[in-house]
Amino acid sequence: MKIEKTKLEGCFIIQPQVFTDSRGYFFESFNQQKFELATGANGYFVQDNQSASTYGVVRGLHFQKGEFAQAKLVRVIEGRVLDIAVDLRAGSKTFGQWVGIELTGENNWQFYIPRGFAHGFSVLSETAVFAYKCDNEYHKEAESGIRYDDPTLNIDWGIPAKDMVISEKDAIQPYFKP
Ligand SMILES: Cc1cn([C@H]2C[C@H](O)[C@@H](COP(=O)(O)OP(=O)(O)O[C@H]3O[C@H](C)C(=O)[C@H](O)[C@H]3O)O2)c(=O)[nH]c1=O
Repeated sequence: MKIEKTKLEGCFIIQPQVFTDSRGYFFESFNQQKFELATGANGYFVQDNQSASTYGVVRGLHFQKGEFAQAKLVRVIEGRVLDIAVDLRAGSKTFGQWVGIELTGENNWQFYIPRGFAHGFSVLSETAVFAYKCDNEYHKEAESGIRYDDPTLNIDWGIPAKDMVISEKDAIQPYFKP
């Protein structure tokens, strides 16, 4: 497993060791002890999620508020996505900054996003299957978000606006409050 820091403290790119042979491949998609040793982060997750999307879908930017905030360990099982994390941690020197990581079913990279971030992704391939672990359960009442096209954040989703497929919920998210 290789760990790469990002410009947002606490956000890590994780490159698993992939074993290939004439049958195909194998890799440990999660190992709590190795994860905690490599990142220093809490490796206790309580919920796994999976979603499938077609090209142009943008899901996000989402987060859960307060005590229900979630850290996420995200990966792509099939396809290609541009995964975005936005630093919303009060007092963070990178508050309001974002980072985008291309996750694919080929590179098998994972992206760890601590609590205090908004998260979203855009689908760059025809289809994509996205899977992630959360360290806090879903609490609909604590859901919040930021407009994917917020002019202050000015996120480059890697796809033209004309191609974007947005949920009704995401189309009416509030603007970022610096
Ligand atoms: C997140 C979630 C949703 N749901 C239900 C609620 C809706 O009836 C349905 C679809 O939910 P939503 O449209 O919020 O799904 P996404 O747009 O993929 O939301 C996710 O997208 C971004 C990328 C995230 O990081 C969050 O984990 C999450 O907000 O699943 C549940 O039952 N449990 C859950 O944990």
